[in-house]
Amino acid sequence: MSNTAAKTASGHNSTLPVIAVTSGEPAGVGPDICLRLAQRKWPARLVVLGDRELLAARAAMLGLDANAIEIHHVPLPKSALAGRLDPANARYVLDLLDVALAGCIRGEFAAMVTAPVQKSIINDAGIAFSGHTEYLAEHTGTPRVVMMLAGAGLRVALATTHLALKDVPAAITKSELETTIRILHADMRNKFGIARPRILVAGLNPHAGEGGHMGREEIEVIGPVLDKLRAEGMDLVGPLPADTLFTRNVLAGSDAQLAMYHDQGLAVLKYAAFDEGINVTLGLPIIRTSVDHGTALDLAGTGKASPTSLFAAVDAAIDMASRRSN
Ligand SMILES: NC(=O)c1ccc[n+]([C@@H]2O[C@H](COP(=O)([O-])OP(=O)(O)OC[C@H]3O[C@@H](n4cnc5c(N)ncnc54)[C@H](O)[C@@H]3O)[C@@H](O)[C@H]2O)c1
Ligand SMILES: N[C@H](C(=O)O)[C@H](O)COP(=O)(O)O
Repeated sequence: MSNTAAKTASGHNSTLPVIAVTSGEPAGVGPDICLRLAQRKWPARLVVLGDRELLAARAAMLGLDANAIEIHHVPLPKSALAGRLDPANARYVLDLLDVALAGCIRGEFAAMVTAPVQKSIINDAGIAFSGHTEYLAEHTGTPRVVMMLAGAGLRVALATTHLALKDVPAAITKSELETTIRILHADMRNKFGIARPRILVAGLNPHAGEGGHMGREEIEVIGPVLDKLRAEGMDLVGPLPADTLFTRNVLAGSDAQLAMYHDQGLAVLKYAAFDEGINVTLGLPIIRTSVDHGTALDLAGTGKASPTSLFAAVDAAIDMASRRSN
């Protein structure tokens, strides 16, 4: 099966891209929001990866019909209860990713879209895991990828992702930062169709280091990398004080914003766009998008979880897949 050629014998439209949607942590809201994909007509064939009984049980709780979505059955080792994490099901969450990734690499899926996982329970089960981003990089043999969340007109990429705040300064080296900006720049063109992206780059320290009086990373690391890449023709602005980078006047005309660490950028993005935000992994050989929220264990099975971020992530994956196939 090609990523646009479904089995016509089973009634699928053979010209639509096939998108894998992993339903994520079984105790979280992932199954709930995946069931809600049936609310919309999509210009794609969506295949939800998950345990058939789990999805049927969650659908019953929510008054929905699990038969309204296409399910690729991946078995749970143990039945899952909404809101109740169980390390016995941690491997299942990774199985979903492995099936989706293998399908993308074989060309059966045009893209994968991920519902949220609970990083802590995977680690509690004895499997080192810091996020989809890092997992997919490792499992595709990609040395460096970039996490970017987008919504409300912002595209916020991160120079560092899931690591302790105390480890951030050492992780921002000239070579890592240069690679990050190159990936961001290339994928703004390839995945978003922006010919000459203008990228704002945040400093690390308050007031971008205040001329070296509040930290020297801007002078010793960030500034020289920007100068080098500007000399190649990239449109880069910074290092800018992060507290005002996201004000309207500074943002005007920019295509993406690079934050130095997770919460420097994502607090702003989630404030501005929590209902519509998406997460994209740049630099991967496959297309992967995701929701901008977590497992929301408090909402699983209640019907209160909004599916709109998942809808936006699916829309974005379909767009990127169509750009790639053109
Ligand atoms: N893409 C992902 O896999 C992803 C993304 C973010 C967080 N996480 C993980 O999720 C777990 C819980 O994280 P958290 O508590 O920091 O964030 P969270 O996003 O799960 O919850 C934060 C708040 O937002 C609400 N919320 C979340 N999703 C919602 C939705 N769809 N509709 C309405 N309200 C929603 C929750 O009820 C909660 O009040 C952690 O393990 C974290 O690592 C995973
Ligand atoms: N940093 C993301 C966020 O806050 O939304 C989230 O943890 C998901 O990351 P992965 O896509 O790497 O799982």
